[in-house]
Amino acid sequence: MAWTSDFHSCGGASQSPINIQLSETIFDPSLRPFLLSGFDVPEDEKLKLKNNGHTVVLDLPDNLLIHNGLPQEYRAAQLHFHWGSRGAPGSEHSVDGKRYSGEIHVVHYSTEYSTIQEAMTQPGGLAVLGAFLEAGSEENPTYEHFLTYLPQVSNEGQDTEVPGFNISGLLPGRMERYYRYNGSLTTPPCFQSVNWTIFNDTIKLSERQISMLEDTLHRDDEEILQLNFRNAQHMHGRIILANFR
Ligand SMILES: NS(=O)(=O)c1c(F)c(F)c(SCCc2ccc(C(=O)O)cc2)c(F)c1NC1CCCCCCC1
Ligand SMILES: [Zn+2]
Repeated sequence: MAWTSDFHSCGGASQSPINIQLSETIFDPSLRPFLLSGFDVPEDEKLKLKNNGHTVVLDLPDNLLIHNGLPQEYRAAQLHFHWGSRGAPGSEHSVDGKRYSGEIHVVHYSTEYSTIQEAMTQPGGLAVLGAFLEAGSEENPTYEHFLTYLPQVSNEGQDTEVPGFNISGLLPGRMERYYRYNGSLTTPPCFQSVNWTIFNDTIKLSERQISMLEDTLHRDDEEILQLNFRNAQHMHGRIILANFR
């Protein structure tokens, strides 16, 4: 599928992901820490985990809200991941050319709109929180809440139910420091409606947990689902803000 001919937004001037060149970032102290509410989902609430052939998506209940770090209130819709292959990193964004092992995207839409379908066509309609995954020495207990279910969705189109857990535990421990820029969905239709936040702090998983993400999922049943990141897009004069020096 030629992305630009079929989806002309994909050839636009505000596309994502990007390489965050630290020397080009601009300090903006007005960008405040996030307030998350409703992210601690009780375990008797079941969340759908689906392999859609491009990534693994966890649908989120409609009472998860974020505020403060953003100009308006946004409602969480889903989260998904981008990863590499054994030994090759797979984050979508990069920092001074460094690509990380993986990246989580928590996708939200502005509460000005009643559906994500409506919001995603509007400027600022979406807010995606992104954070880098990297291998550390410890196992990440919160990631176990859904990684243990990956084998049940190993093939494209499969989905399963995951008991609720504290979704904020999938994000970095510290969320005060982040980069902010205006961009797009990194997959067709590539709508340029995303207010991007990329956290400075990374998420540490064990090597085994990173490998789970890299080695478990398949697309159309035989091809392994790996390296599902889009290449860095041109800035076309866009600026990247940082709320820390
Ligand atoms: N990084 S990102 O946020 O742009 C992104 C990707 F890079 C993605 F790769 C994806 S998955 C690819 C799009 C897709 C395909 C199939 C299905 C299905 O069968 O249910 C659903 C979606 C993906 F779902 C998303 N996020 C979605 C973009 C699709 C349209 C809006 C819905 C929420 C955000
Ligand atoms: Zn994504």
